[in-house]
Amino acid sequence: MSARVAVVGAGAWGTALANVAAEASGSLVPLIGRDREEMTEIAERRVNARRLPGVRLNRSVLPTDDLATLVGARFVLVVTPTQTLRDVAAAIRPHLGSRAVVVACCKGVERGSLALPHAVLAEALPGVPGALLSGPSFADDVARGLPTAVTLAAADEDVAGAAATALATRSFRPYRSTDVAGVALGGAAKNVLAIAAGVVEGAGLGESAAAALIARGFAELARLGSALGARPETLSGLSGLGDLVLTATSEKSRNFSLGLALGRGAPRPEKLAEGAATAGALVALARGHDVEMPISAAVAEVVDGRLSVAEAIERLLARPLRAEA
Ligand SMILES: NC(=O)C1=CN([C@@H]2O[C@H](COP(=O)(O)OP(=O)(O)OC[C@H]3O[C@@H](n4cnc5c(N)ncnc54)[C@H](O)[C@@H]3O)[C@@H](O)[C@H]2O)C=CC1
Ligand SMILES: O=C(CO)COP(=O)(O)O
Repeated sequence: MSARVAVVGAGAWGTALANVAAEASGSLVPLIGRDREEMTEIAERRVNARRLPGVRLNRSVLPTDDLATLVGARFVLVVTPTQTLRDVAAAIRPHLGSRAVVVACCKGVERGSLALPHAVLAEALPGVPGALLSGPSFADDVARGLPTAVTLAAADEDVAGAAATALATRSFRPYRSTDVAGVALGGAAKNVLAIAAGVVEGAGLGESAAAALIARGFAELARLGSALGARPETLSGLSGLGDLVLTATSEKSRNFSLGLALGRGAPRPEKLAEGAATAGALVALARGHDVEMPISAAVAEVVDGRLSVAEAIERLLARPLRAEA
């Protein structure tokens, strides 16, 4: 029997989503990783000890390194870093059935092309319906069954609705949307802004500065969103402001934690922080639309080592006074 949902990418988020999909569908969910040894170990121990420790896999999750197990799946979730999405899309292409919908679950902007995840999917998988899952959702919270609401976006509302239904459980609530660009932008930008929020905390700039960072960060996200034709209610919804508030205020966020280390002058954590790879691409995308993103630009320069944290703070505080909106 073919699976209704398959997950490609066995990191923290892929593992959590495989558990969700298994609970939602009650049927087999292949969880496909690229390292055979690691996937064998996960299959034997029923836990992804490296990426999502302490969380038992649902009995219907099938850990494997075999991409062919996704054949026939209606919804294929791609849960790898944004910078790998194009390659992974190409790798799954031969295995996709005629009714397959590919759901990108990453948050970022592709370097070089400056494409958001839905645009990468459209280019890499022409003719295959694409969708995007984003929103405030720590893998660990979701895996523990804590209440979570996310956005599932697709150009076709029926596709978004069907994918949302396929993943909904009592505690995991996907809201559907057709504003794919707005949802994609919110997820990408909030990771960059979360790094800035971590810097504010790490450098000891205080709670007032932390609130100002979220508000002014959201203002630059909204400026670019408007230029890209995103709906304001998407930007202030789960995948925009919702996810920004989560990741800009919690040390559980890997992006915030990177900022915290930079602000303290401590070594960078080794975990994935999508905002670091995305910052420069986000700013270049904004520049192409004549949109200024001063906070994101400072993050891009700090993570690339071109600007010190002290210089970044100095530069932002020296900006000319202007109208708030
Ligand atoms: N962890 C979380 O709480 C959440 C993460 N996300 C997003 O999900 C995406 C993945 O993040 P995580 O799973 O947390 O990261 P992770 O670092 O735990 O896992 C990433 C996984 O991708 C795999 N991978 C990397 N390059 C690959 C390639 N070329 N081909 C196949 N697999 C490859 C790695 O082996 C690893 O298993 C990111 O875009 C992140 O922003 C979204 C919501 C929540
Ligand atoms: O996207 C996330 C929560 O919505 C996870 O954030 P981090 O990638 O910063 O850990």
